[in-house]
Amino acid sequence: MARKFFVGGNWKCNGTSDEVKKIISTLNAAEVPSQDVVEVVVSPPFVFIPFTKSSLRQDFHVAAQNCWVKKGGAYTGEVSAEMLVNLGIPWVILGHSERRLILGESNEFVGDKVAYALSQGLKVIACVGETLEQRESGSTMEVVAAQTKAIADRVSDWTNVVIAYEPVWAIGTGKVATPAQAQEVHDDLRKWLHAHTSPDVAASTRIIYGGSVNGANCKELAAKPDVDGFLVGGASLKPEFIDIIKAAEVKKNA
Ligand SMILES: O=C(CO)COP(=O)(O)O
Repeated sequence: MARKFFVGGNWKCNGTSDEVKKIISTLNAAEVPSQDVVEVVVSPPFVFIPFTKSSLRQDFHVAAQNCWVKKGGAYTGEVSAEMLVNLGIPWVILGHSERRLILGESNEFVGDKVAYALSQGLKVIACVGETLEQRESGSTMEVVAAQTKAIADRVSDWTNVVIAYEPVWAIGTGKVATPAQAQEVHDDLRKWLHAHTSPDVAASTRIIYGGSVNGANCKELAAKPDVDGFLVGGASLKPEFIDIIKAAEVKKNA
């Protein structure tokens, strides 16, 4: 089954209203491959979501960077999945390593969040990835499998899930995984899905790469058979995000 190329821009905790306006006007003016070729999602901080949704071109979609693990209520500072649905926000990023490592979100907590968000009708970009220490000790796949298992234990329909493989050592460091390193983990993840979910889920679920992706390295990464797109941090705040979206053409011509 063909997996449509997917490019997400994770703005993280960045931006002023003027900067957000500027990014959106650059995106709106860009010539990019059609929606049949690439699915584009941008993920602003919560406070900029309504503005982004109302001013962003219609062929790009909006993702939140997080949501609460269950129905909203007395959870100060949280934003619920229902609220995102209410605003017409289709996507949410869950389990980003910055939340796992800085805010202490466990595999199980992330799995619960993914299941709840899906149950409310959101589509989920679920992030997994190992630290440098884990890679150097040879446990990359063990770590990534445990993170994915916590999701698979709670989710049976993977239609609305995109997995983002984001090695922690590559995030914001300028130290991108080589295309071979990314391909190896994506292939292992797909094999894991084949064995633990179903051959269909393994074949159809998009596995995107994140970690120091930029306009210069995206094409080589995109050329790898199991790299189905990108989750981009720093470069998604810059005009080169458009070049990264255009890397979808590599796949089309593959
Ligand atoms: O964490 C990331 C996207 O979610 C990647 O960040 P950078 O592209 O800044 O390395």
